[in-house]
Amino acid sequence: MNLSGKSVILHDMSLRDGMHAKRHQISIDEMVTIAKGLDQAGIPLIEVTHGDGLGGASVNYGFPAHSDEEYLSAVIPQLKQAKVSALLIPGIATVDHLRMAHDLGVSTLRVATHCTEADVAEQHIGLARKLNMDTVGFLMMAHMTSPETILEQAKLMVSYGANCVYCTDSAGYMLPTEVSEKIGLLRSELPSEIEIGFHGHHNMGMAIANSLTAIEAGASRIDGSVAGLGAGAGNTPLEVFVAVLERMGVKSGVDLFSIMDVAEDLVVPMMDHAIRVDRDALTLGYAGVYSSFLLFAQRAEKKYGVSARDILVELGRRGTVGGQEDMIEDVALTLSKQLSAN
Ligand SMILES: C[C@H](O)CC(=O)C(=O)O
Ligand SMILES: [Mn+2]
Repeated sequence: MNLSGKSVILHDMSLRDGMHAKRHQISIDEMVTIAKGLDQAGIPLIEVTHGDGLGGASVNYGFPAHSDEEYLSAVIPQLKQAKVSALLIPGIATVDHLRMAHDLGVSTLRVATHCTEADVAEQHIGLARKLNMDTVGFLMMAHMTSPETILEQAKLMVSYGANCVYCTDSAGYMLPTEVSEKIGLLRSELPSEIEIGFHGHHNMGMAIANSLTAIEAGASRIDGSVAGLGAGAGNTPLEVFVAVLERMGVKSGVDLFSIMDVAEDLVVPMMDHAIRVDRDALTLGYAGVYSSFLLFAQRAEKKYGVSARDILVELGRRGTVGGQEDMIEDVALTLSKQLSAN
């Protein structure tokens, strides 16, 4: 693969996707310290909110240590060059959340929907565009549908006003051929001024390879997390990715040793558990399950005495998607009844 001479925008997920791995309990102090470290290292874009985006604080998704307003207003004024993005899932967040984020200085809004439900994003994408924000459509669980459907859904997001569309491997299920087909089709069919992004999870150990493949196929924005802090086995580990990009001659503008230090000195010490491809995280990828279901399944394992792996396999078989967190207990209860009947 020859990527020499290409440029890429790296988008940090540690303080948003990483919230899943921390049960949304990152302190303000940790947020600000890590964000400042990322800023100094040259990361151009940092996402900050509850793991499930603006307005995620709820019984279904989990209550965070602080509100989105508190995190955003603590982080944004401290940054010298980096801009801040917020994720928004229509139905969880309202237009009032969007306006609040914009008023606090969020410059990029990423409107996330299931990969076949882009039509629910019209209002939020339209408003973000009207507010002159960098407006991104984020198609989640993209392994669950064909390249043609991803393209059709991306076109809808572009028609609402998105200037960038993401193919999101929420389950860490994809292999490079699939990434290449999906990103390649988006790149060849969408207008050249529309950027393409890729968001990977490392559940099958493929996040670096998939992110490189995405660049080769035409993506210009790549998401990742320092030390991989993110749901499941985490996101594309940024310090590793920066080193690989440097070896391949791809420009990211990020200083390798500084980002390594952020990973090692700031992020690893605040992890609640090692973010790695362990048995349960691997099952997410293998079975095609939404990465943020991991800790829910592990809690259900403790409560119902059914293995998290069995729960995740069944969730994959049923084709569950983000927003169906309530199904996790339901599946655990069913499996535990089956166990005691045998
Ligand atoms: C709300 C999800 O965590 C968004 C995301 O990061 C993904 O689908 O992956
Ligand atoms: Mn994610």
